Amino acid sequence: MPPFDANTLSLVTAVVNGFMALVWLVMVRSFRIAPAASRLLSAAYFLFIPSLLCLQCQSWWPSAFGIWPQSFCSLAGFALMSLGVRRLMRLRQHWGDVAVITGAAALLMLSGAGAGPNLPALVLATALLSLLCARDIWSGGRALQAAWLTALLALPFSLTGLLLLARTASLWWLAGAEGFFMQGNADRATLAWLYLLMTLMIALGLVSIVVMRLIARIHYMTLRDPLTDALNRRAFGAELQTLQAQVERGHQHSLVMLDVDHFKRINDRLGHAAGDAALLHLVAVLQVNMRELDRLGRLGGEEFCLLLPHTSQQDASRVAQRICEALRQQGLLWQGASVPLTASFGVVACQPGDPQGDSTLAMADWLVYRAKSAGRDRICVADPDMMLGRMVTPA
Ligand SMILES: Nc1nc2c(ncn2[C@@H]2O[C@H](COP(=O)(O)OP(=O)(O)OP(=O)(O)O)[C@@H](O)[C@H]2O)c(=O)[nH]1
Repeated sequence: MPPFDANTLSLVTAVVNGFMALVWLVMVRSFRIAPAASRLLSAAYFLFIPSLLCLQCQSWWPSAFGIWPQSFCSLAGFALMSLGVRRLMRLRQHWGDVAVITGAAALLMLSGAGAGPNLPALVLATALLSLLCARDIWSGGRALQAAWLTALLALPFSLTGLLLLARTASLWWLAGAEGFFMQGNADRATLAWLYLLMTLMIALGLVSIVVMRLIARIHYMTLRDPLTDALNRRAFGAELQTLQAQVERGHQHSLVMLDVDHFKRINDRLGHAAGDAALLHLVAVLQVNMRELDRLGRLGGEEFCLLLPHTSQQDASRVAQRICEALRQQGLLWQGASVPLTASFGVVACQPGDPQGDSTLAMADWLVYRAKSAGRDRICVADPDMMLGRMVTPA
């Protein structure tokens, strides 16, 4: 028996599938990475194993079963893999198309009942399911990484789909094609090689998608405040620097800094959880009053800053007034009671000749301090002529 006949290669592919089933199981159990997708993919890989060990297994069960069990395992495995990939790519979890393809294939397979399952129907269904996976990776991956990388990740599924489409055609139109995944003649060995190669490429592609998701998540976390999801100080500084560079080219941008009034009292009287809820409430109010292109940063404790691109200081002052009034009207709801929540604001236009934005931030900080000193719950707007703050107290 030659060392790499179709049976040996199928066995190797089955081992690879077994290994991948365990890898996805570990992802769920130990790391809790993409648990729903990992569960589906693990189940899919487990189902592929009997479909690859068909010759060996067939001797274990009554001959009346023929190759039915492995055919259905293969079909179910591909269906679960399609759903798993969709989940992994965070696409809307509709399953109608997968159910239609799988159901139609199952019916067609049964139509060949006398002579065993209708193999072309099975291979066509797996081809279509592979192409669905490629499409899902393409549409879900573009948000995560560059188009060429997404295309590379979708490639194994596209190739598998095309290979299986070609195989369907050969099964339908060429004679003597039964027993596709087994037996050891040269053609079948070539197919088994291709199948092993595709299995390895798909496994590598799927693991790469998880790794990329993790990298994207870590990158996101390095830029965000974990409690409120606002930009952290470093990320906010980078955004501010970009706008400061534009100020040098004549653009007009503004900044609204705010600090919650008597925040310590909320913490002391109602507890730290209430303090956290107050910060989340504040961010919710801010987000309602922000535009899509505005940026919100948490500079520390209960101090936040809004970057308002292409906004004059006067318009920024109106935004601050809107937020100040909204906060006053919507206190924090905590354990059924309304807790008053106000803030003091500083409004300033981004200053030229300040590439890092340090002077602009220092000015805003000083304006907030002035608003606090003047009694809190008010807005202090920079006055460029007097280099002083002009106090605004919304009615
Ligand atoms: N719950 C909660 N508290 C925080 C967080 N970050 C900072 N703090 C608390 O916020 C409080 C801020 O208190 P202060 O700086 O005295 O300010 P304040 O009480 O708002 O007083 P004024 O600013 O003068 O109105 C401190 O007690 C911090 O421990 C947080 O993420 N969650």
